Parts: sequence; C-alpha cells; structure tokens
Amino acid sequence: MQVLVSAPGKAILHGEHAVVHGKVALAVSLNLRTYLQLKATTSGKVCINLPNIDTFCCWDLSELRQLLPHFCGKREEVKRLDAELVKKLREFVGVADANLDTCNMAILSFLYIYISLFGSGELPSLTVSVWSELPTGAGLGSSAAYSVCLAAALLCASGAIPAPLKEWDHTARWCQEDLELINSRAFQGEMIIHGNPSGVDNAVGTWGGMLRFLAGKIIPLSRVPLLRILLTNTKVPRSTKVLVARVKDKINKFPSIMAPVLDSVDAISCTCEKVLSEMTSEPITGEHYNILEELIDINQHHLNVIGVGHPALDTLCRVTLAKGLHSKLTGAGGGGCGITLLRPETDSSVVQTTVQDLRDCGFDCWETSIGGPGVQQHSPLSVKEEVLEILNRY
Ligand SMILES: Nc1ncnc2c1ncn2[C@@H]1O[C@H](COP(=O)(O)OP(=O)(O)OP(=O)(O)O)[C@@H](O)[C@H]1O
Ligand SMILES: C[C@@](O)(CCO)CC(=O)[O-]
Ligand SMILES: [Mg+2]
Repeated sequence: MQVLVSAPGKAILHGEHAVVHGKVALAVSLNLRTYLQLKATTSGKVCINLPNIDTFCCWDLSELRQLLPHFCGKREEVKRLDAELVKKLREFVGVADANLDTCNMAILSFLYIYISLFGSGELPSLTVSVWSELPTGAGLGSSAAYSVCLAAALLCASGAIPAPLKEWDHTARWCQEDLELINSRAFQGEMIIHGNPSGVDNAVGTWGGMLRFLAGKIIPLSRVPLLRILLTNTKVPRSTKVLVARVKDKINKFPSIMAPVLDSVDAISCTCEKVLSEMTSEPITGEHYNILEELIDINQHHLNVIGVGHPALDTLCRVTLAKGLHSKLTGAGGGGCGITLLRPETDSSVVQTTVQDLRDCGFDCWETSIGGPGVQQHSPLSVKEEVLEILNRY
C-alpha cells in the first residue's frame, strides 16, 4: 500500500486571533502545498522523515505497543485530545509540557494521529515522508497542511476512508463525509501544535478555496473575485502556540478593552466579505479596492493593539505603502508573513520594485495565486519531479 497526498497552505485575509475567540475569519488557500508519501512496509518499524525540519525518526512496533495500554480507545470524541495519551506520548518522546520545539511538535502530532487511529487493532509498519513548499512556522498554515496530510494518509491506510484515486486519474478528492473525517483528525494534530486552534487553518487545508469560518462553521465562498496578492516572509521566527496564548492573556487582563477590538475585527471580516461579494455581482470599481485597502490598514492596527505585531511587519507596511500598496500580517503574526493587496491596475514595474525593496530588507517576497484545491490524493505523475525525488529519498 502506498498513498501520496498533498494539502495547501493558507493566508488569512481577516480575522486571525479573533477567530479563536468566536469571531469571523476569511481565509484562502495558497498554491504552495505540503506533500506526504506513506508506504506500508514489512520492517516492523514506523519511520517518519521530515526533511524541512531536519527530523528523521524510527520506532520499533514493539516500542509503540507499550503506549497502547494507556490508550483508552474512545476514538469518537475528536474535538478534544485524549489527555492520557498526550501525557504518555510526551514521556515517550521526552518532551516537557512547555516545550515548543519544532521537531517534537511534529512528531507528537504524527504519533497522536497514528496511535489514535490504529491503537485499538494491529499497529501497521510504515514509512511516512513529508516535504513542503511552505515556509515552516511563518503564518501560512504549515502546521495545518502537515496535519491534514497526516490525517488523510493515515485514515486511508487504516481503511476508515477509501483512496479516491482511480487508475486513470492524476489527482482525486474525497467525498464531503470523508473530508469531514480528515478535517477532524487534522484538528487534533493542530491542537498538539497550536494548543488552542480555531480550526480555520485545517479547514482551508481540507477544503481549499476561500472560506468564511465562524465558531467551527465553515462556509465556502464560491463567488469571489480574482485577487492579486504579494506574500512577504519577514523570516522572523515565531510560534503560533505562544502568540495565541499571549492574546488570551491580554484578553483576560483587559476584557473590556479587548472585546471591542475583537468585535471590530469581526466587523472588518464581514465588511470584506460583503465587498468581495459585490465585486462578483457588479462591475469592479476603484472604490471596492479603496475599501479593501482601508480594511487591511485598520486590521493591521488592531493586530498591533492585541500584541501580535513586530517591527519587521511594520517595515513591510511602510515599504509597501511607499509604493501605494497596503499590507497586513497574516496568520499568527509576531513576525512570519504578511500579505499585500495588489490592485488590478498595479503596474508590474511597481510590483517588481516593491519586491526588490522588500528583498533589500532581508525578506522573501513573491506574488502568489490563491484559491487552489484542498487535500488531494495524487498519482506520482501529478507531482513535480523535484518533490517526488525528495519524498523517494527515504
Ligand atoms: N513540512 C513540515 N514538516 C514537519 N513539520 C512541520 C512541517 N510544517 C509544519 N510543521 C510543524 O508545524 C509547526 C509550525 O506550526 P505553527 O502553527 O507555529 O506555524 P504555521 O502553521 O506555519 O503558521 P500559522 O499557524 O500562523 O499559519 C512546526 O514547528 C512543525 O512542528
Ligand atoms: C492565529 C490563528 O487565528 C490563525 C493562525 O493561522 C490561530 C487559529 O485560528 O487557530
Ligand atoms: Mg499553524
């Protein structure tokens, strides 16, 4: 048995952090994807290869079986983590509670999904290799794309969902019911990595396209205008888990001050959704873009107020504004990535000089297309050769 899957990263247009506290977020998938290959083996081992984060691990099945007595097998409850299993896995991997180490988080989420799916039967011997085009830990949903790929491949390997790819297909997607299963298992992976995720990132990784997310409810936005977006990675490292916890502390400390800010972010997401919808039903005017730009500016100020800005993100906003372009952070902030809205009439020479100015600040910067498909199964022919070469190295 062999399964090859991929899931996209995401950009949040509006609503990051507020969405954790029950407000609306608008998010869109990117054309940057994470790829995962799972191979059933007869080695009696479970191996995981994560070259993006330089992590390679193998365990004997006999070692992993020791975890099973602590796994109670009530697997229908997927909205919460099995605290006993998490504790046991932390001991097994040797991670303290507060440890946020990149490789430990990735290993823990893999082992959690693996044990919770296979723990009540025979543990299979397999090798999983992951490669991503997304920067890790930079606000583009790398953790969600990783968790969605793990969930899809392991659910397939367990037989809980079918492999949708037919002999003659290059790519295939699962039916709605299977996507819901993938999304809920991926949410568990996100809980391990994020602590308290809203679920918006794994929803975009699962369904792709643009969606509105509110309190776990996912509404795909099918009629959206084509937006041109510049992505900038400030390369300032940050952890979503730490930033989400920091925002929660601030809300607890200043509830009456922070609540109106979150309400305002909610109103920004709703206004943006309305404008985007108008742009598909009436001729697009400069005024539509003026409003989208103002919403970006207001939200960026709010994100600074809730404590998730960074001087490098201020630099991004300043450098792009000097060219008449508007930017905000995307994802958890504290560094990582920002988005810049390009107007249809923005000349390519302006884009090029902006990109150069941002690169001169030490940032990575590229124009991206948005709205790509959610989680997919692939035939090897439909995956870029360089990606296949990396996955097949292990
Ligand atoms: N390609 C990958 N291989 C292995 N682990 C990965 C990969 N991509 C992400 N991860 C895991 O996800 C963690 C980063 O998640 P984090 O939520 O902090 O950032 P993000 O998802 O990129 O940004 P955001 O949540 O703001 O969109 C890494 O520390 C690692 O554990
Ligand atoms: C910061 C946050 O709102 C988005 C991270 O991409 C966290 C979440 O929703 O889980
Ligand atoms: Mg994440």
